[in-house]
Amino acid sequence: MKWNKFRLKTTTAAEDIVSSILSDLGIEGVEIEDKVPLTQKEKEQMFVDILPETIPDDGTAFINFYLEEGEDKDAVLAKVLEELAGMREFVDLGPCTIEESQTEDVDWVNNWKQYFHQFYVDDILIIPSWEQVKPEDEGKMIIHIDPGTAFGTGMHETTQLCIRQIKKYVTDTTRILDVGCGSGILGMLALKFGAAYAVGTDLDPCAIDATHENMKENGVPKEQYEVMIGNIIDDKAIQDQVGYACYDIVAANILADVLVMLTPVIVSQLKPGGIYITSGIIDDKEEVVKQAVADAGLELLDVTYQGEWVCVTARKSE
Ligand SMILES: C[S@@+](CC[C@H](N)C(=O)[O-])C[C@H]1O[C@@H](n2cnc3c(N)ncnc32)[C@H](O)[C@@H]1O
Repeated sequence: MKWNKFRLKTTTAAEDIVSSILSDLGIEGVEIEDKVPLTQKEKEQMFVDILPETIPDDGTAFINFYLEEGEDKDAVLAKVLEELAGMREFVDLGPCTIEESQTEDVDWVNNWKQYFHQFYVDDILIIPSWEQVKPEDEGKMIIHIDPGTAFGTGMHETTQLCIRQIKKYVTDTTRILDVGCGSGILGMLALKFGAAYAVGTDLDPCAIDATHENMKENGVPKEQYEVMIGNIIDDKAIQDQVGYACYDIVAANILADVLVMLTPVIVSQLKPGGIYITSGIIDDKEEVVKQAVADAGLELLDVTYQGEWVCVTARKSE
């Protein structure tokens, strides 16, 4: 299906007001284009560590909205312009010019799937849940993954670095905590490597749903893998729910800056002698995470690398 796309020029200060006018008129799913830098919180949530150089914010913003081809666009646009004109008497909304174009219907949520096909990480077959296992692979260690809109196909270097370290340290009595579980891939693989029990936490509700779906696909029972939503860094209720001094391994594949805040907290969740596996660390930030680990009194065990990414593994003293 084709859509009519409208690009409304306004100011960064008026973005919220214009979006809310459109929403009141029943126009949903607007896109905002501006040059306002991401906040630290936005960077953390988007798993962005190093941003490309951007041009300075000049105060200009564009609000894009879409109408289906069959909709009466003239009537909708007339209403939009009337509402904007009314509001402009009180607030500077910028030029409010509207450019029109046509666009194809693209399935943004599922489009990435064409780039995700089965692949190996060492001897582990990671396979999208919509692909078939080939007969010659049937005896292999296999994990079926559909991350949905969460992170964790297994293709990222940081996930692969964590997988290898988890495999190295897991035993058949291991209780593992995966902070930032995304698709649930690390906890589920830990169970496949023989771990006894896994807990995953994430801030993102999509990650919790994706992990539950992937558990079903992989036959992981709820009694073996518990998933919790919340921020263990500053939420005491989540810290209590996750439990103290009860994990043989804590894995955290998050950004370096988040690991710096997480590390002093997570020491309390680790058992004495427990292993802390961290990645999501771009090479420039290796020293920052090593320092956080040392400051928390953990002993550095391993530093491993893949591409420009780093994995730091440490141990809590007995
Ligand atoms: C890079 S993904 C890792 C996903 C998966 N564990 C993997 O290794 O592929 C990082 C995840 O951490 C989550 N996250 C970021 N900050 C967090 C925090 N403070 N507590 C829990 N999860 C967090 C994000 O929502 C995201 O799902």
